[in-house]
Amino acid sequence: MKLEELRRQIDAIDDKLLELLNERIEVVQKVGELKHRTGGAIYRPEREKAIIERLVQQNRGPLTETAIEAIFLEIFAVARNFEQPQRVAYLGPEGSFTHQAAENRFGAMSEYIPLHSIPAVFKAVHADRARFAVVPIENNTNGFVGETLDELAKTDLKIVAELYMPIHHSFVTKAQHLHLIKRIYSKDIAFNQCRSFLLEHELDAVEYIPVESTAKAAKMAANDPESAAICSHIAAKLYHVPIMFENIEDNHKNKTRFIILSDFENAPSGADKTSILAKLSDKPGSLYEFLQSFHDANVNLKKIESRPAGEEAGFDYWFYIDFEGHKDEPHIRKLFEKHKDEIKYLGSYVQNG
Ligand SMILES: C=C(O[C@@H]1C=C(C(=O)O)C=C[C@H]1O)C(=O)O
Repeated sequence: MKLEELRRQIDAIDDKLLELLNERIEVVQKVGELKHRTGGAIYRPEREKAIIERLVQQNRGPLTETAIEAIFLEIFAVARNFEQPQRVAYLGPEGSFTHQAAENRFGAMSEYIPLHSIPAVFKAVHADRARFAVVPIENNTNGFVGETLDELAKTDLKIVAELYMPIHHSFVTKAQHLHLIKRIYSKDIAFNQCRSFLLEHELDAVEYIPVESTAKAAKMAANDPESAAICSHIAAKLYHVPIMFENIEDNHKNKTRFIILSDFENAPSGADKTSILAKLSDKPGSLYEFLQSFHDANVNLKKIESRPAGEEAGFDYWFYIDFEGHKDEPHIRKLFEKHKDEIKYLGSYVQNG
């Protein structure tokens, strides 16, 4: 078959897709009106998960599960903007890994507000300048992000979704050859994460200039042809700096977990995770006793991290805990009832990792 004929077939299919997508959006708009009247939340991750699961089940191929997920996540993100424009605050600057995570969930049509600090991102949602906050919470090489945990202790917002994203670094430069590079810009932890690459390419003798973010590093390298930057590929694209090497991190399994916060609570999806802060008193056995209740209720703990409470907190120290289940499931509800003076509930959301 000739190319023109194949392309005619594609055009005809696209016409049908467009019609169907418009039809879908019209129904979504009706859902939006309904939610408006009843005060329901626009973003419903558990419903989106159920749709993807159903489609993957009945899929005959050649589309893969990843392809279906990529296509439909973008459709959902666009759809939500037809219910109500979505404004998303994230830890910037533009081109940061958090930006990449936010775009993954809120797509190309949402409005994004890059902010310079984690407290500023929370504040934007508290002050109604954005409906959603996207911040990193932990990295498998560097551990928990202390500032995010501190904000969680103070906020009324709830975690409504989580996502794990592989963190790949690129080596970007406007220089023609490696030996012309005199300086490398990046964030301090990114230099650490790419140590073997820098040694192998004899870049250990050039000057390392730490800057606040890998996105800023890309911007600096864009204006300095004798330099390079270690940054994300989204930052390289944003500041038009050519990529010389990709995936230069020592640990290719480098992953960051991001959380999305908002002012509503999710309904159960059947495979949820719940996050809490446990404020425990400074006496022997208090953590032991607390965890014993989880064991007795047959609840699977996923993560626990201790954190010193601030001076003004009024208790001694606390633990951040993730476990399997949703707050509205009876056995979890009972746990919450038993420990209501010790638990600050942070959110139940679809488990992604
Ligand atoms: C349409 C809805 O709102 C949003 C958009 C969805 C969609 O496009 O299918 C699904 C869930 C929500 O995030 C809904 O809640 O059903």
